[in-house]
Amino acid sequence: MTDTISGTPSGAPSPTLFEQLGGEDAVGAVVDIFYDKVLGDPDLQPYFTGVDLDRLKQHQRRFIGQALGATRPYSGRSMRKAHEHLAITDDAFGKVVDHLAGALTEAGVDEATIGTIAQALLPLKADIVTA
Ligand code: HEM
Repeated sequence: MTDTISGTPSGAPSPTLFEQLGGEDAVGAVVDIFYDKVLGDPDLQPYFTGVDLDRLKQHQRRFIGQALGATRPYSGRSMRKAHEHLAITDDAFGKVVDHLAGALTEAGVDEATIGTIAQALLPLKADIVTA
């Protein structure tokens, strides 16, 4: 018998998505690809004017890492506090999630896992979209 996410025999500890992806370095690479895509998108670029990208990437690594099951905690602002001044639209949210999926695809993550990650991010929309 195998469990559905990891394919490891039942009884053995399942690797987290974070471990399956390749840990901290792999997540860092995904975040770099992700921001290249976001900042290359003329519809999204204006949201990031004046933002300290190094700091943002650092937070995003922690945040995505934690969402994938890493043990190192995310200690940044809540999603509402981090985004409420930005008047983010539904459309912009969808595009950002698409770019994250694209970055994960480029990093070699399989479609089912990307679906799981996208599903995990969806509930955040209520806190992030304010326009
Ligand atoms: C998939 C959903 C998203 C997640 C998980 C996410 C996550 C984060 C995190 C962890 C931070 C750092 C918080 C901190 O500094 O304490 C942040 C900041 C930021 N996010 Fe998002 N975000 C998402 C969607 C979006 C969207 C859709 C946009 C714009 C279109 C956006 C634009 C920004 C900007 C501009 C900042 C920097 C704010 C500032 O420092 O003033 N985010 N986000």
